Amino acid sequence: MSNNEIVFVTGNANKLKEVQSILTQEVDNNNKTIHLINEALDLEELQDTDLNAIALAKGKQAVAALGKGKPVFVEDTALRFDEFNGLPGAYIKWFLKSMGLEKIVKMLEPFENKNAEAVTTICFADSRGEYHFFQGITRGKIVPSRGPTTFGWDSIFEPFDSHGLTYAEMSKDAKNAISHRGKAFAQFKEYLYQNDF
Ligand SMILES: O=c1nc[nH]c2c1ncn2[C@H]1C[C@H](O)[C@@H](COP(=O)(O)OP(=O)(O)OP(=O)(O)O)O1
Ligand SMILES: [Mg+2]
Repeated sequence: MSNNEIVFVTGNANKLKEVQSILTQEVDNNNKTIHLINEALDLEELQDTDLNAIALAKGKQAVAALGKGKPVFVEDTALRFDEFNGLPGAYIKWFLKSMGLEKIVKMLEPFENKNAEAVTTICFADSRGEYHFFQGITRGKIVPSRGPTTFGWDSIFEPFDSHGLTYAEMSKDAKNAISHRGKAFAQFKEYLYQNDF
C-alpha cells in the first residue's frame, strides 16, 4: 500500500475514535503521516488468558480477510482483576454484555482488593507478513459507576494516576494520556515512524 496507509480492523467505534486521535497527534513524526483506514469486520476471539495469543489470532484473521501485503493491525483490550488472578481479562466483553456494569462491580464486593489493570495488546502485521506486538497497561481500581456509560467499563475503572476520576469522568485527551490504549499506541506510533511497514 502506498501513502503509509494502514488498516485497523475493529468493530468498536469508541476504540477507533481514540486510536485516530492518538495516532494523528503530532509528535516528531520523521516526516511521515499515517493514514488510518477502518475495516469493521467482526473477528472471532480466541478463548485464552494469554493476551498476545488472543491478539495474534485476531491479527491472523485480519490478514486472511484483507489479503497478504497490506499493513493491518488489531487490538484486544482486557480488564484484569487482581483478586481473580487476572480474570475477567479478555472475557470482560462477555461479562459486560451478560451482566452489566453494576453486577461486575458487585462481584468484587466480598473482597477488599478492588485493584485491576486495563491492558491493550496490539498485533500488527506488516506488508512482509511479519507480526509485531505492543502492549500498554494502566493500573487502577474498580469503583461504583461514575460518569457517562458510553464506552464499555470506563465508568467503573479509576486509574491510580487520574486524581480520583474514572476514565468516564476524564476528557478524551486526559484518558489517552494515561490509558492502557494510549500507552500501547504511543509505542506503536513510534515504531511506525521509525520503520518501513
Ligand atoms: O478503553 C476502554 N474503556 C472501556 N471499555 C473498553 C475499552 N476498550 C475496550 N473496552 C471494552 C469493549 C469490549 O466490551 C471489551 C474489550 O473487548 P475487545 O474484543 O477488545 O473489543 P471489541 O470486541 O469491542 O472490539 P474489536 O472489534 O476491536 O475486537 O472492553
Ligand atoms: Mg472484540
